[in-house]
Amino acid sequence: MTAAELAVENVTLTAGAYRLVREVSLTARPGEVVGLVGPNGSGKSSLLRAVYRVLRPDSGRVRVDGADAWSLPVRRLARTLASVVQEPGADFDLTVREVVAMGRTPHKRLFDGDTAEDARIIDTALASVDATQLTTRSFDRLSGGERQRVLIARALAQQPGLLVLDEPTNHLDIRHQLEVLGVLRRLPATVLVALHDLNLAAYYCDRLYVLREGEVVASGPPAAVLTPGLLAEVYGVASEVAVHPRTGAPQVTFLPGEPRESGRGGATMH
Ligand SMILES: Nc1ncnc2c1ncn2[C@@H]1O[C@H](COP(=O)(O)OP(=O)(O)OP(=O)(O)O)[C@@H](O)[C@H]1O
Repeated sequence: MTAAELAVENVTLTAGAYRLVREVSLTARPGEVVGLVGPNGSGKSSLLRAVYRVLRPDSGRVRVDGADAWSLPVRRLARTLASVVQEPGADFDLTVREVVAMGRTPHKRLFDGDTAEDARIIDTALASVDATQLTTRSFDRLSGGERQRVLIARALAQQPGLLVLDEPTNHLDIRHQLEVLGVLRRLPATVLVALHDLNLAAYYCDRLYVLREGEVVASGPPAAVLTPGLLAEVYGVASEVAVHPRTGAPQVTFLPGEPRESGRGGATMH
């Protein structure tokens, strides 16, 4: 699968009378890792749900390689797009390997068995999230972090051109957070990922979009977006941002107390 192009064009989402997301546009070029950040309730999950086709936009379009994601046959979209989401999934009475094997479904016909190539892809996916030792375990009895890694492995087994993830580091210990984000970084896929940890977002993402109250308020490379001014405005926190001498990525240190006014730096403002 080659990396896909994502274009979200002026998407507005509502739930009853409540507006979740207003006129949001966002792009991810093939192979880019694009981060979605913003406070609780700012609309990140809602926007991702419109991309992985759970929440239909009231207006606007989601395009994957130019095609309207909401008009494609579901199976056709599943061959390109995989998601790792926070929805409370169905209780799988399945082994870990069976759950990961589900990732191969969009590429097969009904009643096709697993080929040697499928088995290799499943093994590789399990190994890349350090879950090889969980293979025969019951999915239902895993810890939160183990479960999360297995769901990521299932998405990897799908070999998507576009991978959409909602807080994939949720429940993961620090080593597994770094490993998983490193895997996403190296994938031959386009990645759209909602993250709360701004330092991880700064290190692993090519570009960030910042949401506040359902609108994009800034976008650009992490160093342009993550400024004390923006963090004060969007999160209401005081911070210092330095370039880490070893990684070259911006590193945010949060400071106790009220933020003081300062400029917003060089991000694209919306
Ligand atoms: N069905 C609904 N009806 C009314 N409000 C809703 C509905 N679904 C979501 N919301 C509200 O819409 C807002 C956006 O929610 P969303 O889950 O997209 O935010 P988020 O940025 O992902 O937040 P978090 O960081 O907490 O995961 C929140 O205020 C949420 O309470």
